[in-house]
Amino acid sequence: MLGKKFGQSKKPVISGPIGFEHRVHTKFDAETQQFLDLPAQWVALVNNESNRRAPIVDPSRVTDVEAAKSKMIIRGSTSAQSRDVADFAGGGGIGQGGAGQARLSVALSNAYHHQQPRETLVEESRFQQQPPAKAAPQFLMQQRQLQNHQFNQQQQQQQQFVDQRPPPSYQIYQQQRTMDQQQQSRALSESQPPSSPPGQWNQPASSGSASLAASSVTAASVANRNRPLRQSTASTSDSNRHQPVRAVSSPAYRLSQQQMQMQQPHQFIPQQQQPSLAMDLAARLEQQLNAAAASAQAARSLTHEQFRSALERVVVPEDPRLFLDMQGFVKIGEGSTSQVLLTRDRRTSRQVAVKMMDLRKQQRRELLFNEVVIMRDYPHPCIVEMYGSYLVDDELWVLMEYMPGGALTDIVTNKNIRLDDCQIATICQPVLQALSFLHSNGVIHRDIKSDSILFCRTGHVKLSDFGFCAQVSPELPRRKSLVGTPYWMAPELIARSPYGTEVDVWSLGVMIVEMIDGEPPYFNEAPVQAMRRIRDQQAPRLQFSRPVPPELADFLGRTMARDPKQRATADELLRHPFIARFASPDVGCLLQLLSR
Ligand SMILES: Nc1ncnc2c1ncn2[C@@H]1O[C@H](COP(=O)(O)OP(=O)(O)OP(=O)(O)O)[C@@H](O)[C@H]1O
Repeated sequence: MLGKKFGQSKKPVISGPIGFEHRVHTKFDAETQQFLDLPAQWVALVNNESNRRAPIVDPSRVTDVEAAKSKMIIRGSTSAQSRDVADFAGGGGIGQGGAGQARLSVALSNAYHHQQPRETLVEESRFQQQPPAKAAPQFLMQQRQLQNHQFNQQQQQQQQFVDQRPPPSYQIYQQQRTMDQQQQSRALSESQPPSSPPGQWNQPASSGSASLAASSVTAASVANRNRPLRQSTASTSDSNRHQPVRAVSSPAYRLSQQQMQMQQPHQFIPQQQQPSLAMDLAARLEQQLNAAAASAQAARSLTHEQFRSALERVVVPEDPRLFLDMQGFVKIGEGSTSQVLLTRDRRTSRQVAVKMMDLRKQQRRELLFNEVVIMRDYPHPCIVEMYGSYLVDDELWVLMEYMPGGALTDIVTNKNIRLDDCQIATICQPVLQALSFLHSNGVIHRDIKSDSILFCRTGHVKLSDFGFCAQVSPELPRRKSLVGTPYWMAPELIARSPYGTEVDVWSLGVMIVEMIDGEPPYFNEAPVQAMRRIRDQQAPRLQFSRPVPPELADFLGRTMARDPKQRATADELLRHPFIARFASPDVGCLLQLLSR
């Protein structure tokens, strides 16, 4: 305009990019149908649906969301699958190993050591519908709307199923359970579990073995690394798959002073002074549940607000939005109960991973206590460090160490990468150290799989995802809940036998199979079928897509002994010749994995 005014018509000169740096070059391999050289955050998103294996919880112990009758919700599964997997739960688990135990959540039973088992069925409360969070960033709001829609659809599907179920009185519930058990025994009329010699690892059969066939990598299983239990939630992940990076670039988030003033003042209970506070609160919760069980009406009386205020007392009583860079959120992962975002803590300038869990969308909301307690109370160099947990509206936010190398799943499912013995041993060693530490403290992880192993920038690995932990103690030495991710579950857990820390060692064995073959045994089968095989057949034969040294074969045999008494402990495995010979102290061999 000025130019025109003064009779000049000079165009502005726009320079080319200055200081340009080509740091990321991604490709798509048409043959393998995979993206190559993606940054770790993108890998987590692009492969989200294909690489995630959703864990399940005992269907008898999910928190009722809409219908008090429902006992059959399985995380991320269709209702039909729910019913199938529910069969493994023996129709509810009540009365198995103590009725009280059966109704206790992990968090509750963490405080259960000195309690007597109850004989009363405790109906957990319904969630109460809450208004959407007020001060969330716009992209989170959009995601929530999408998720709410999908969640409601899922609930409707489940409701269609549960509507056919009888009313929730304890007697009728027991009758139903008996019927379910009869149906189950009819449906599972295959032969009883064979006895397998202790510690025997089945080497690959020459041909034709059923289990070998089951674990072979078929074209279908390669092309479609489906996670059947996540089918009903696939649409959420699908949308993510097509939008790999959700950087928040819009100025949508503006923390309203008004909204901040509306926040209720918290009861201050300094988190660091309360190592067992969550347990105490869990005990109180259990008391409430006991009291609630006194009458059928009261049994459903633990409201969302009551639960929220119990959780509020174990988290840090601050609003993390005041010190997190709310403009800089980038989604780096998604689990069946959470979204994980990367941002910066403005107080320390360090990057932090924020795991966000909606209280209203948990099947067993009591398990959220684990998310707060385990990483906080059991710090260890091989466990992802937690910086703090916060309640933000109706979400639990757990701030933790950012692990830029992503999950081991991203590596094992990459067909261009096959881990060698050194890499496998170097990954197993810190996982075993973490397990040894947890087990010595009576904590069972219950969801050991490649998804739970995260890489630091330095190549070190750490254990994460403690949402399914359970505590054992001299008073309560064994657990019975059906919790875990099907293909990784130990036979005794599926068989509903009382189990202990040995289940983690079995799952570690399955994770080693992932590292060798790219997927766990039976992965081309439906979860229920895989669970039957794990429960009823000898330890799965390994396809061994490459020759393995005798130390590794023996190591696997010690982890996947069907009899938990014959299974090695984490401590024993740390001293195993496979670790002694192959584990690299400087993790140099793992850095290669991250750079690919
Ligand atoms: N600290 C972290 N740093 C980097 N990425 C992370 C971190 N924590 C989690 N993630 C990513 O987010 C994903 C989901 O996290 P996580 O497994 O804890 O969620 P979840 O809801 O408990 O999952 P699951 O379905 O196994 O229960 C992980 O697989 C990983 O890719």
